[in-house]
Amino acid sequence: MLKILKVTRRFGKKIAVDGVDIEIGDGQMVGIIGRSGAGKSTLLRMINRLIDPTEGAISYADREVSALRGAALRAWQRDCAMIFQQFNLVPRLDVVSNVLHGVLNRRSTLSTVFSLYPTEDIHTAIDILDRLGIADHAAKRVEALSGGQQQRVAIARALMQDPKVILADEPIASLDPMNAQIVMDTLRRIHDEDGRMIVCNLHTLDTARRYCDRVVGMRDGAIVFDGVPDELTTSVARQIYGAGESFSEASTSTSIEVLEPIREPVREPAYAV
Ligand SMILES: Nc1ncnc2c1ncn2[C@@H]1O[C@H](COP(=O)(O)OP(=O)(O)OP(=O)(O)O)[C@@H](O)[C@H]1O
Repeated sequence: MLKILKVTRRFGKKIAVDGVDIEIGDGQMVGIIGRSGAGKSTLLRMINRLIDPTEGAISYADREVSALRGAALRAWQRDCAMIFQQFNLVPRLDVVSNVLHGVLNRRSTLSTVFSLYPTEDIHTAIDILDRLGIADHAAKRVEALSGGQQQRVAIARALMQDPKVILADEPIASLDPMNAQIVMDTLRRIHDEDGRMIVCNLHTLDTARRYCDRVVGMRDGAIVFDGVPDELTTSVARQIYGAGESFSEASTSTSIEVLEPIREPVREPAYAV
């Protein structure tokens, strides 16, 4: 169980996250929605401890992660992997090396500087790439891949950490609808098959409804909605987005809904190869 207790984060006078109280059970897939600047990224970054709360506490499995330091903090950041909109990979390095970066802070500095990864880790990385349908690209430089493929490499790097929690900050915001679907299908499959908790910031309602069991709406740093996708009606969406009668769901759509479901395992669409 992840517990976020009265968490506030200020940047100077700006309150980015305002007294957020939320509990997320193990194995849930939660989507966080809200307009730009609502505080979604700040909340995720505090969970992973990329930044610290100004007030409040965050705990996981009854341990206060917001108080961890040193090796204990690094252990939490291994358990709580993060995926970003811009992938945060090393473009000139090959795919496998990028995935192996997921175990960087488990290995000695010397062995990582000289890329001395144990064979076991290399096999694990290839197996994960295979699971995500991109093992054929293992030896390529990351910069040669499409955005959707790069995001799957980032997911593979996260899985390399064998995390209990995966935090995804707008993972499909830079992708076209086809690649957005592949990436969201991948995250959902990881959730279903591995039972990992996934908390995903999304700027599109249709994606949150389609992929998440629970949707949390943020506005001005606070939680203004917390429910199942069916409760996320257009009028609720208007409140979350602070929009008037002219609010159109199409403006927050990725068009994933109109695509055919992709059968398992997730493979490349022909044009992206
Ligand atoms: N490092 C920072 N310094 C100053 N202000 C910040 C910083 N990070 C975030 N903010 C401010 O905090 C508020 C919340 O930002 P945040 O990025 O969490 O929102 P968001 O909902 O994730 O939006 P987006 O979808 O655009 O990323 C914004 O007003 C933002 O300008």
